[in-house]
Amino acid sequence: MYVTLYIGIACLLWAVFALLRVGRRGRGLPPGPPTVPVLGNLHIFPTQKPFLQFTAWARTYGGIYSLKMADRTAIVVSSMTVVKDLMDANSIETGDRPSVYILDYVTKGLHVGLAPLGSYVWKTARQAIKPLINPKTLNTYQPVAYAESSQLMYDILHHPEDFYSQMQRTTFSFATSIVFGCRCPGYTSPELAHFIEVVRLWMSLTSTEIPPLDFLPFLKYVPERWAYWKTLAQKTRKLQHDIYSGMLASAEDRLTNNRGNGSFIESILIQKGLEMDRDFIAHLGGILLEGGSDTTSTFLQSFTLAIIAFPDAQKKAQEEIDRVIGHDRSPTFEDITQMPYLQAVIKEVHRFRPVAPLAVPHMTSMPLEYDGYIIPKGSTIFLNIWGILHDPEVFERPEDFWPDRYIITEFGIKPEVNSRDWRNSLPFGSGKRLCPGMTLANTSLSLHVANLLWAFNFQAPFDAKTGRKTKVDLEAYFSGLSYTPKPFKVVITPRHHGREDIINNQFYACGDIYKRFEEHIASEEAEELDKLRSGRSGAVIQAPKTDCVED
Ligand code: HEM
Repeated sequence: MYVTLYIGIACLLWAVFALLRVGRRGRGLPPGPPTVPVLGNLHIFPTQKPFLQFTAWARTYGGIYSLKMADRTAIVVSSMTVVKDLMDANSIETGDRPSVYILDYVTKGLHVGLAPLGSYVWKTARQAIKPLINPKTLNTYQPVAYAESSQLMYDILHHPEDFYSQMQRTTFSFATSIVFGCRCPGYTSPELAHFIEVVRLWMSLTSTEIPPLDFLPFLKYVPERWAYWKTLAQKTRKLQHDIYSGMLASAEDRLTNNRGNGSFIESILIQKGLEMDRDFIAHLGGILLEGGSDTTSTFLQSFTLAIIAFPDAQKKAQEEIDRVIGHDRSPTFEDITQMPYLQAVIKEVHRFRPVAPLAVPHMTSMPLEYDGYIIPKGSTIFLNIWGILHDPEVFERPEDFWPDRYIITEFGIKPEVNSRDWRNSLPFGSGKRLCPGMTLANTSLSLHVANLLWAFNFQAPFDAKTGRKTKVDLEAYFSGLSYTPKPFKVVITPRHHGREDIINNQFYACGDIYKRFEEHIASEEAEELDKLRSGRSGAVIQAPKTDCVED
C-alpha cells in the first residue's frame, strides 16, 4: 500500500513540476520579458494594438526576442537584418502559418493566406493568382482603375463629407470588377454594406479580444451561450459564403451565356488543369476581395489623415503634380514615373501607417539556428513592420509624415544607416508569403493619390468656437490585423474652378467602362445611372480602351 502511495505522490510531484515548466523560456531561445509558470507571457500579451507593445519590447530586448504563450513560442522580429537573414533567407522554413482555429472554421480551411506553405490549398491558389502578378495582365486592369479613380473624384466633388465611404466603394468596386466582373456603383449599395460587415466581423475575429483558443484549447468546448465568438464565427462564415458564391454565380451565368467580361474568376472557371471546386473558387475570389479592397481603402484613409496633419507634404506633392500635369487634365498612369515626390508620398504612407503592422504571423516548419539562438519548430514569427519602420535609430523623426526622407535616400533611412538589408516591399511581408497583390495595389493607389491631390485641397476641420483648425488625432484607429483609421472629418475643396468640369466630364466619359461591369444591376437603377452619366458639359474626354474586356 505504501508503494502505491509513494508512486502516487511521485506522479503528482512530477505533474506539478511538468506543469510549472510550461510557459518557461527554454535555453537557447532569444531573450524576452520575464515569464510566469503555465501562462508564460500570455498574461501580458497586449490585447489592443499589440504592435505598440511589441515595439516597446524591441527597444529593450532587441531586433529578435521571444515570448512564451503557454507551451508555445513566439519570435518577434523587429530589425531588417533579422528579416533578411532569418526570414527572407529561410523563406521555406519560416513561411508556414500557425493554425488559427476560429479562422479555419470560418473559411473551411480554404484561405490561401492561412493555409500551410506547400499545402494543396496554398499551392493551387498561388498558382491561380499568378496572372495578378503578371505585368501584362496588370496593364489590362489600368482602364478599370482609371474609371474608378474618376468616380472617386466625382463622388468627392459632389459629396465631400462622405469621402471615407467613397474610398471604400472605390477600392471595393475596383476589386469586384477585376475579380468577379461586377462593380459597385454607389457607396450606399447593399453589396458594399454586406462586404463592410464581413470585414468588420473578420476584424473582430482576428483581434486580440477573442480568447486565445489556440493556446488554451479547452476554451473551444465552452457552450455557445457563454462563447459569443462562436456566434460571431458562424455569422461571418454564412455572410462570406452568401456574398462570394452569389458573385461567382453571376460570373458563371455570364460565361454560360457568352457574355464574359474578362474577369479573373472567369479565367479560373475556363482554365484547364486547376483542381478547384466551386467552394474553393468562390473563396479565392473572396480572399482577393478582402486582401485587395480593405487594405487599399485603409491606405487611402491613412493617406488623407496624414496629409491633413502634415500640410507641407500635401503642398509639395501638389506643386509637383501641377508642374508635371498642369491644370487642363487629370493625372494618368503614364505620369506616375515622372513624379518622384508622389512616389515618396506612397512609400511614406506605407511607413507611417502600415496597413498590416504585424503582417500575418508566420510559423517555422523546422528548428532553425540564428545568431547563436535555437528557434524551435512550430514557433510563431511576428514580423514587426511597425517597429522596424518607426525605429528612431534608423528613421529621422519617425513619428512625422515626411515623404522627403524617400527623396534623400532610397529606403527613407538616415544616410548614415547601412542600406544592405533594406527593401521598400517590407509593408507587404516577406519570403514565400510576400503579398501577391503588391504591384496591383501600388499602381492603383498611386493613381488615386495623384488624382486626389490634383483635384482637391484637404484640411483639418475648424473648431466652431475658436475658429482654429482642430488637432488631427493620428492614433484614432481600429485594432485588428489591419490598422484602419476610425471615420474622421476633413474639409475637402476643389483646387481650381476649371477642374470641376474636367472631373465631371471624365466621369461621364467612363460610362462604357462602368457599364461592362454592371450587368447585375436592376434596370431601374441602371436607368438612374445612365441619367447621372449623361449630363455632359464642356469638352468630352475620351475614356481609355478596356483591353481586359472581351466583347
Ligand atoms: C495596400 C495594400 C496591401 C497591403 C499593405 C498588403 C499587405 C499584405 C501582407 C503584409 C501580407 C502578409 C505577408 C506575409 O505573411 O509575409 C499579405 C498577404 C496577402 N495579400 Fe496583400 N496587401 C495589400 C493588397 C493586396 C491586394 C491588392 C491583393 C490581391 C488582389 C492582396 C492579396 C494578398 C494575399 C492573397 C495574401 C496571402 C499570401 C500568402 O499567404 O501566400 N493583397 N498582404
